[in-house]
Amino acid sequence: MKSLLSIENMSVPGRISNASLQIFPGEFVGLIGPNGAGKTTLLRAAMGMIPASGTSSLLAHKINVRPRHVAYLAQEREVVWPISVREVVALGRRAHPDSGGDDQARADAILQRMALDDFATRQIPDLSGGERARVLLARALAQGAPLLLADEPCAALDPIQSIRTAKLLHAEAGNGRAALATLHDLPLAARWCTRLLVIERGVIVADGAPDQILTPELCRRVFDISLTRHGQSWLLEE
Ligand SMILES: Nc1ncnc2c1ncn2[C@@H]1O[C@H](COP(=O)(O)OP(=O)(O)OP(=O)(O)O)[C@@H](O)[C@H]1O
Repeated sequence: MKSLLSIENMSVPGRISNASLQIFPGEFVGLIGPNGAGKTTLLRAAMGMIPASGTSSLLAHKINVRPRHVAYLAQEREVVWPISVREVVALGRRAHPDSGGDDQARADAILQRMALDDFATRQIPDLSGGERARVLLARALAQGAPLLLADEPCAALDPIQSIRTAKLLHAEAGNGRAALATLHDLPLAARWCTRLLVIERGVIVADGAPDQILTPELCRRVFDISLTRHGQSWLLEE
């Protein structure tokens, strides 16, 4: 199967070292690691947003067509333009300038799927932080790209919205797309991600199914926590 993202030996001095990974259709990959480990740096370097050595397959796509191949949700959620939620989500459709005019309908479908239709006519600066985060994820999904790189898509979301977001990305993977998302909620990541990448001090130290890599030793060493599995759920303790 052809990968949607292939990163080889990517380094950003002092921030990430020799990172290599591949993401395939059907995967919802959680990128986990402590604060400052290099998660955002890795996503931004993969997108070509910061200088890095090594290679990212995304950079093979010319910049004007890259949004058809990858959508990016930035960690910063500030939007200052006084435009409506409906218009913001439709901006994602700019990735397809020749799509034939059903862009607003597609954007509205995403709003409905994410239960954001009640917000459609609100001005984006007037939303709460969590509401705005969900709208910006809707904008990224409206691009219809096969791959989503999402920097903390569940940050600022309440518990039920976090679960719904994780399930949404899991369902997108089930539809043959893929997502690579940084996540701090380890029980959520363990429950919904098909695979986890653990980054510690700029180095990818584990890559595999949650069950296999979230050993007591790794959780204690990397995160200084205890994470134990109970059926489908995971319990996080000090
Ligand atoms: N613009 C920058 N210039 C120099 N160093 C930076 C810059 N941005 C981040 N760093 C450093 O690079 C390292 C990795 O930061 P990064 O933001 O990638 O971490 P992260 O894993 O995403 O953290 P968090 O969980 O806190 O969001 C940190 O030591 C950070 O201080």
